[in-house]
Amino acid sequence: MRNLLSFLTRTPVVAALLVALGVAAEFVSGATVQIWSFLLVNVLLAQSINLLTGVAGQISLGHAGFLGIGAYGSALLMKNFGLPLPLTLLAGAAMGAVSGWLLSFAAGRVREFYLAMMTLGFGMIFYEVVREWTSVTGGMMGLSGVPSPGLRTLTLFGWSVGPTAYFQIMLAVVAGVVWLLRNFVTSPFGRAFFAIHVSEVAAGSIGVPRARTKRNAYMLSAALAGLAGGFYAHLVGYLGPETFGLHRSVEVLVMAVVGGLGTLAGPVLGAVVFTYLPEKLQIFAEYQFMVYGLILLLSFVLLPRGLAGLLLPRPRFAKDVTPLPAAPPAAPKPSGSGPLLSAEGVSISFLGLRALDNASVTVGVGEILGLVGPNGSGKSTLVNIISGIYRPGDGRVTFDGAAITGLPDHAVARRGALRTFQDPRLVPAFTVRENVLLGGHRLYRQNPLAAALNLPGALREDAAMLGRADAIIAMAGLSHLADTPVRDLPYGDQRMTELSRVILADPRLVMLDEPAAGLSEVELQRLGGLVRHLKERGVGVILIEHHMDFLNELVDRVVVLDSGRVIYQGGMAGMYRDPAVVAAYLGTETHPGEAVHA
Ligand SMILES: Nc1ncnc2c1ncn2[C@@H]1O[C@H](COP(=O)(O)OP(=O)(O)OP(=O)(O)O)[C@@H](O)[C@H]1O
Repeated sequence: MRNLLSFLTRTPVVAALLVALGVAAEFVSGATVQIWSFLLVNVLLAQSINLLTGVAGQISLGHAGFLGIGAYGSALLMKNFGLPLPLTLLAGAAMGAVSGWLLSFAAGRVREFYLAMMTLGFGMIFYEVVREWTSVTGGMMGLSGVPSPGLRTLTLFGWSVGPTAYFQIMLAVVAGVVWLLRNFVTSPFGRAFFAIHVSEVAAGSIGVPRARTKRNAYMLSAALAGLAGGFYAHLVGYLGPETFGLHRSVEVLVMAVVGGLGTLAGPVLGAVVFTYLPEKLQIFAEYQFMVYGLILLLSFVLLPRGLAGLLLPRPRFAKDVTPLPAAPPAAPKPSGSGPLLSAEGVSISFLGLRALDNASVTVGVGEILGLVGPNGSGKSTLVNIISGIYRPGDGRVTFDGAAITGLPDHAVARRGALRTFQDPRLVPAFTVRENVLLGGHRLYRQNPLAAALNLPGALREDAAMLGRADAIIAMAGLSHLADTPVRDLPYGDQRMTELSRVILADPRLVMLDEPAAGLSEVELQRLGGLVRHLKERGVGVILIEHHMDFLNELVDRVVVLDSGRVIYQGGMAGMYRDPAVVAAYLGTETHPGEAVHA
């Protein structure tokens, strides 16, 4: 079954099936064409919510609002101003996009429960506006007389468009939209949506701007819903507010969830089920809603990844291109006059706790700096400040000759200062290779349109990035796991994947937060090899670590923090003899070469 379905989802097979469906519409009954047309509206809607919720992780309980904006917009423009179908459909999508963009300013600031409430509020406001704005929308009486193929009142370039032709037009447009979506989702822009979904902090750390990315997700998703609305308006020829109530928003969401969020086939499967199910359930007469509810409950429990997760192979999150051979590593960048990174007099407090107190560190080009100290001494906080996650209360951070104090994390990453986290922050459903590709985000030059159209330049860039990613994966010893989703991997491999992601970004400074924790001896050696590779390329490295053996072999210098203050700077050997360090961190029993478990 799975083999058959995976064969059916191949591009040439899908194209042949679509052509067959378009031709078949000529030979089936009017009722069948009608239900196929509703199915296509549902496919668009389910794809729309999947992009926002399944891909970008932003829940929406007001999607019927975007559908309605497109529907009324398209209907009114044709009915009142006589605009042609292509223009009204485009205008419906554009109106959806603008409303999604506007909503994102408020919705982009909140998460989860609050986001659900806010989008619910948007849907309710839209519903009330339609009900009350009688002069434009017809209020509760509805808007009738919308040019429609069923009434033979819809024309296109002077030709009367009947139900079958309308279905064929919709089929071509929906197929085109899904093709564009597939290309987009497997591009760096689509992967950025997934990154935001899983961890906004991790997304920021590779240079993905969270606010702009969420805005784009809302805008694109609402444009698709608006387009679905335009098609719907002409399909039925009548619009009433009840179509755009809360139940519709919930139905759209459920459709995508049951089909399988985060995949492109899922929404199609969900749309098929939810177009046909209500009709089939009519045999249960007055019990049909109970049966409907039961099916939903069962599918949520039994199909956590939806129908697509059950029936189809794992989706890909990168384009199917042949990797170009990776160019040899770039020559070390020339060093400027000053250090690569300098943090001077940095202080920060949390609710009165002084986590950093006038701390200063520098890192030179190609220098590996160990950052050590007891738990809670401020090491991660310092890296959080340098990488733009926290804004310091006092002090100044300079990177590559420019002040970066207070810059947001994605801007710092885009300049080439990248980091890893104590707990690896990866996209669990992505393979090792797809996670590593995320690191290239700051380097891509293609634009979203080129990515969605699979233009040759964009594909070439993808192939070059894939070649580089594979070379780094090989260096990290992960080649045999490149196609394994990281959620199935042990901790050590996840850490190496995260570090490989950072290396792909071609960084100038890398901050590693306890990278050796939980690694085996072999993995430690590989990690050491990667850090040395960075040094050879002139990259500055900050290494937070408790593993003294590991540090001994690698670092040029150490900085020791205690209670937010720098208590030692210099070589490792001197650190062991420093009374302040011994008292605060190492303890009298510790000898060079021993791990410190602070
Ligand atoms: N966002 C925050 N809110 C409140 N307190 C914080 C925050 N971030 C850090 N702290 C506090 O600042 C102090 C320094 O924490 P930090 O994580 O930088 O220490 P660390 O040296 O990295 O420790 P570890 O080795 O355990 O990772 C701790 O007391 C911590 O509880």
